[in-house]
Amino acid sequence: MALSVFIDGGAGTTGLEIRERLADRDEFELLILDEDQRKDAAARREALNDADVAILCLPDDTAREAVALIENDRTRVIDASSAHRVAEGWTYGFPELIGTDRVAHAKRISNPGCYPTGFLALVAPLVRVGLLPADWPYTVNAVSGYSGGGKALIERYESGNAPGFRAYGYDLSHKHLPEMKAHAGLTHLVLFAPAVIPVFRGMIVEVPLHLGAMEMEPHANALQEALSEFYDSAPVVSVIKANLPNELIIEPDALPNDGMELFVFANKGGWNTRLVARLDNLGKGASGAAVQNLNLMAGLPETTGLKLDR
Ligand SMILES: NC(=O)C1=CN([C@@H]2O[C@H](COP(=O)(O)OP(=O)(O)OC[C@H]3O[C@@H](n4cnc5c(N)ncnc54)[C@H](OP(=O)(O)O)[C@@H]3O)[C@@H](O)[C@H]2O)C=CC1
Ligand SMILES: CC(=O)N[C@@H](CCC(=O)OP(=O)(O)O)C(=O)O
Repeated sequence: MALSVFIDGGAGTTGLEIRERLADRDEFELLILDEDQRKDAAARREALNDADVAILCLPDDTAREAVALIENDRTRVIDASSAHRVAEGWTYGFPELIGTDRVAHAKRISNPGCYPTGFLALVAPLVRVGLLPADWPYTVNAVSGYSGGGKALIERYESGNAPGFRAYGYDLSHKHLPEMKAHAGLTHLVLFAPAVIPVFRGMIVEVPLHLGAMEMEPHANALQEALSEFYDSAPVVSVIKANLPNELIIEPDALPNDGMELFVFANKGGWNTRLVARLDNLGKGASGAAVQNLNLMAGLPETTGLKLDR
């Protein structure tokens, strides 16, 4: 029997892409609220309680409110917002890092943020095996397509006044910091320098490292080997080992379709490295990740229906 899925916030950027990915899937029956009901609390309460799985694609406060509207023990939740990413009782929906089984059996899943997806994919496995120190002061440089900021940022960029390059986060308190620290097992918050470029989708997340300054002095080759081994059987994450490019481009044709590519660039001696993740903020960074988790919850292969024609 098909699982019923309600996407709360289904008219937003992340929600629409999830709907698109699920449109031809007969394993799922989508519950959709009409335009005049989609913000109506009573209609949402009913849909949230009717659904086998509710996917929340909402602002943080509204996502918390949605969870409170669920009054039964059956409805399982995938929350795409940042409301529950370090919250007690929630499973962090990053199957490659926590194991597909934990996602498959979870009742409350919090989807990773798009930037943390790139950062954690690079750093968490290396800290875990002791190749990178947990107490290092990590820096994260990143650029994102403007759809990463949802409808409001899309409107700003598509109104004809798009800034060419927009660096932000200068209050040094971006909402993704606790999530990066917690799920990489770090001692300190990272220094995060995000920016937006005038393309719709896609992102590059980079962690530059002076390996030679670390007490344990890991070699860049060892980092690449460890990442490669870690993701060996992961169908969504690839470690690029051969023919490393000298430039990375963000445009639809160059993006891994709902997957994520990891690179370990190094200087000749292997003591300076730039760990880099390239992904689609709306693919593995949000909607694709939600569908990957939904597949696992439904007992299906995690990659079913992930490909999206752009
Ligand atoms: N965009 C991205 O790349 C990523 C987004 N996320 C997270 O996913 C969540 C959704 O983001 P995104 O899709 O970008 O945001 P959008 O702003 O594009 O969409 C949010 C949707 O929620 C709707 N909404 C707001 N308030 C209510 C309410 N009270 N009841 C019902 N619906 C409501 C909005 O309605 P209306 O259409 O009327 O404005 C809109 O359709 C956010 O928490 C975001 O942080 C996570 C990772 C990446
Ligand atoms: C470009 C842009 O504005 N990006 C968003 C993050 C998008 C995302 O990952 O959403 P979550 O916050 O739910 O994780 C930002 O920096 O706030």
